[in-house]
Amino acid sequence: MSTTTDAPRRPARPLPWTPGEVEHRLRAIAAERYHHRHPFNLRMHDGLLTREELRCWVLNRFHYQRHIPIKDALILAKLDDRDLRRSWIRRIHDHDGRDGDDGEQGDAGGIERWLRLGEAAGLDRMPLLSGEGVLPGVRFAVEGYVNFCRLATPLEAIASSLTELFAPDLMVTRIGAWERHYPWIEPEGLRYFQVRVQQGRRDADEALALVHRWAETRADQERVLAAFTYKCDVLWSLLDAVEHATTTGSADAG
Ligand SMILES: O=C(O)c1cc(C(=O)O)c2c(n1)C(=O)C(=O)c1cc(C(=O)O)[nH]c1-2
Repeated sequence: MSTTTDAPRRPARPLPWTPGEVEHRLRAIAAERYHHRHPFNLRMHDGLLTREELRCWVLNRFHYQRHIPIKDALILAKLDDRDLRRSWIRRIHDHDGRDGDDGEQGDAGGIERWLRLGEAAGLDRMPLLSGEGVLPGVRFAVEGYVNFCRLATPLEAIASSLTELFAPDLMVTRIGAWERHYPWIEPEGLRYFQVRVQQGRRDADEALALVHRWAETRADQERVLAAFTYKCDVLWSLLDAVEHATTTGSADAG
């Protein structure tokens, strides 16, 4: 009779993926779920939106825009490293704007640029600022994203911003489509996207480097992918609400 007892073996923990494998997986998720594939965006790029439909998008997307600095402030409060906070706070300034120092010119910020985009598309800033007419589905999606960043770990909250890896290319497509198909929008309105392309690339690179540094285990990496998937779904749901409202005539913009 054997005197040794075989201790139950724990299943071997899967090895972490390499950074390249994590990125490959992010790209695979985006290829299926990022909102560049959403029917509303496809209609926009093909020049098939009416003025009312485009205005509906501008008004509803403003609800997302104005909450970005709020979610970044929630992320900022989770960062216990001074250098990281110094870097992350830039995102709030990018949207809220900043005063110029010593005679240098300040920056009106992305929220102001979005309000000008609204004006270029024939929407007064007051309806945008009032929040009236924002669709319930858009409110839910944006609230979901803000609350996700409020409650998640810093790694997950930062991972959820990684959709910005894909936003700059989409904005370049959008700028071209708007110039081609919607010449009634004053060109100044495109400024939001023109500025955001560079900012988005820089922000995505920063977030990706942090994710690679912090996601040390396979379990961490899976949480990164889940956070990223969730964020894709936020953006998709926002457009679902806009698409539904525009195709059923329940939109109320301008
Ligand atoms: O127009 C777009 O398609 C688009 C997408 C995204 C994105 O993928 O999250 C952002 C933006 N725009 C954007 O303008 C922006 O400021 C922004 C911030 C963030 C974020 O999660 O921190 N995403 C995005």
